[in-house]
Amino acid sequence: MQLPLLHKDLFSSGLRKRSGVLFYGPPGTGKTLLAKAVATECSLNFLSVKGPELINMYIGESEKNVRDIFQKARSARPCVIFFDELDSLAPARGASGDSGGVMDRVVSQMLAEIDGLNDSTQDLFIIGASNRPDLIDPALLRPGRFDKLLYVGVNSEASYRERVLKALTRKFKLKEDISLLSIAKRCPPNFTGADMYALCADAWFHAAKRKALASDSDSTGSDEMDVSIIVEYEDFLKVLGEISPSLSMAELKKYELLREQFEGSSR
Ligand SMILES: Nc1ncnc2c1ncn2[C@@H]1O[C@H](COP(=O)(O)OP(=O)(O)OP(=O)(O)O)[C@@H](O)[C@H]1O
Repeated sequence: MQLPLLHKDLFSSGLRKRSGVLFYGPPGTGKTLLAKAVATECSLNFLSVKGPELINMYIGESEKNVRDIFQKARSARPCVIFFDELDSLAPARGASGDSGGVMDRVVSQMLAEIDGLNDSTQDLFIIGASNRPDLIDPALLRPGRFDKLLYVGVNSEASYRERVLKALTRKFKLKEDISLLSIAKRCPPNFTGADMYALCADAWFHAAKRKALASDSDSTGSDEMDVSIIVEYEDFLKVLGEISPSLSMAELKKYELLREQFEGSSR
């Protein structure tokens, strides 16, 4: 995305001018976060749409919604349209089982709009996200459409988890001696980014509760109350003992198999 933006002159010629990216993998691994980060990094407006939001029971409305979203994006250029849950918006044609063929028409409309982008400007991009890329209409994954597939999964390396914890707790007041690395090492291997977020939020809440209880039982009668909440190692330990990963090891394995299937098909 960055190259055509920086070198418009170079990229205005040539055969295929663009490709869309599809982030796929288990839920809660940061696909949406990554899409937003790409938009911010490239200074692009970010237009996010969840697949099911565009589907409407009235005839012709769903296709119109698709047209409208591309129109909105064109007037917000430079822009990236982020299609979350792309599989529910563009399931393989003929397989969706809806009697009126709404989904088939939505897929056709999507294809027409995406192909239309190739003939127009350089500064409109598409990113999709899906937990089930195997359900997406294959025509959408062809060259010039969502043809770059990127697996966003779970990284259980402690040093990686430490960096995620650092980012998620950057606004916290942590006790000086706290070791985020040792918390990272205690996270279950199937902990997703969203689980790490829940861990940090709950640890903070635990610390806040401790502070509130301590101030309730403070009988010194002092008006000067220290309101700062300091999150300690034990707060994290307590939460780690209580929460369970949102994804089972078996589910994670299924996603890894899906990854092998897609990477093996040389996309
Ligand atoms: N790698 C990460 N680093 C920091 N936070 C993360 C990471 N991954 C996920 N999170 C946290 O989890 C939340 C949910 O992530 P996000 O919505 O991006 O996941 P997703 O893969 O798009 O999930 P879904 O498939 O359910 O839409 C984020 O808002 C963020 O707080």
